[in-house]
Amino acid sequence: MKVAVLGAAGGIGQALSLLLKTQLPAGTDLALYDVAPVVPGVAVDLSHIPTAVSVKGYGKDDLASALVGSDIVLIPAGVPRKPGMDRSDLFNINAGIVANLIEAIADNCPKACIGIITNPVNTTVAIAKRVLEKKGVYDKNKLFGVTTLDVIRAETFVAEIHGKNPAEVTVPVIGGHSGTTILPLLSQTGLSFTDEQIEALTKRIQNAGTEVVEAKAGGGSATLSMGQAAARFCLSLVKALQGDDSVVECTYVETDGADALFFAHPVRLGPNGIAEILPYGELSAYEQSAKAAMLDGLKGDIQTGLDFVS
Ligand SMILES: NC(=O)C1=CN([C@@H]2O[C@H](COP(=O)(O)OP(=O)(O)OC[C@H]3O[C@@H](n4cnc5c(N)ncnc54)[C@H](O)[C@@H]3O)[C@@H](O)[C@H]2O)C=CC1
Ligand SMILES: O=C([O-])CC(=O)C(=O)O
Repeated sequence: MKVAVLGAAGGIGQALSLLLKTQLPAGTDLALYDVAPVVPGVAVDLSHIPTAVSVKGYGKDDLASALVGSDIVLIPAGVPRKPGMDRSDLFNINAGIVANLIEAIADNCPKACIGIITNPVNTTVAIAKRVLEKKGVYDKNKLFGVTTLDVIRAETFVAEIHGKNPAEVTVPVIGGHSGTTILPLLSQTGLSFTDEQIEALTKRIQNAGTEVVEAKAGGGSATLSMGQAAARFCLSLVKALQGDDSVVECTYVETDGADALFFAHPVRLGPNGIAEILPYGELSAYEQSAKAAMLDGLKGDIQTGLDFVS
């Protein structure tokens, strides 16, 4: 098994790479790529941790070597938000970065599962689809927008107000990864909430990224919690690729288009990526109207990505 992290020297990349170095199964190769010159040093640093995961750093001219043979490629490369910005404000810089990295994936490891972290996720995943299609290697079962951070936040905040251990709380989060497109299904937690709690919790989960951006006051966005979220997603994918057919994660994937072309669902993972996109089940009246209200925005975000690659 080989896992590549593109953007590995950044805030998310370093946290994620540390978690993968300590938690990937023995025998895994971890390839760390970044355009920042510190990346070989990050790899050397991690290589001193005594686990049976080999780590190698690849500088800006070594993308192909980083990717060859990869089973999973995670992409946290790109710029983060500053206070006052929306995720869509990152499009101008990050769209091109993602498109170039995906081209290299198509050329060097076209069968890899790809997890896109770079914002705006609603749009960058659609860019990846089009680039892979142009290269003739698109497999919709292997392209994922990583929305796990919304899930772990929802689990944390719900556990907080119910005085529970977060490990015992499950909250599906569907839709996209920006503002109101993030739709936590509090009705499916098996816990009860007042209408006011539902309203407040839903808003908090939707705005949690901004909560971090503002708290970091110009120093970037969520990196440590995102590192944890991406590690959880990657480790789930590794388990599934290795034959465990019971792994389910919510993730932003290409669907039949009933809601939007890309939509986060609970997904059962398998040896080839997506084994099955699971229905998200019955929604409460609140969730139904929240979904109806955000779909046009999400579809617009997706179209922007599709149009970017002509
Ligand atoms: N999906 C999600 O839930 C979340 C997504 N994000 C997004 O993740 C991205 C990264 O965030 P941070 O790690 O905080 O940023 P950062 O600035 O700390 O790190 C980004 C890294 O990407 C590298 N990079 C830039 N262009 C590259 C290229 N062409 N190839 C390889 N590496 C390249 C930079 O050198 C840097 O090391 C941002 O777009 C941010 O909005 C952040 C939090 C959550
Ligand atoms: O808010 C941001 O810009 C970063 C992000 O996606 C998140 O923390 O959910």
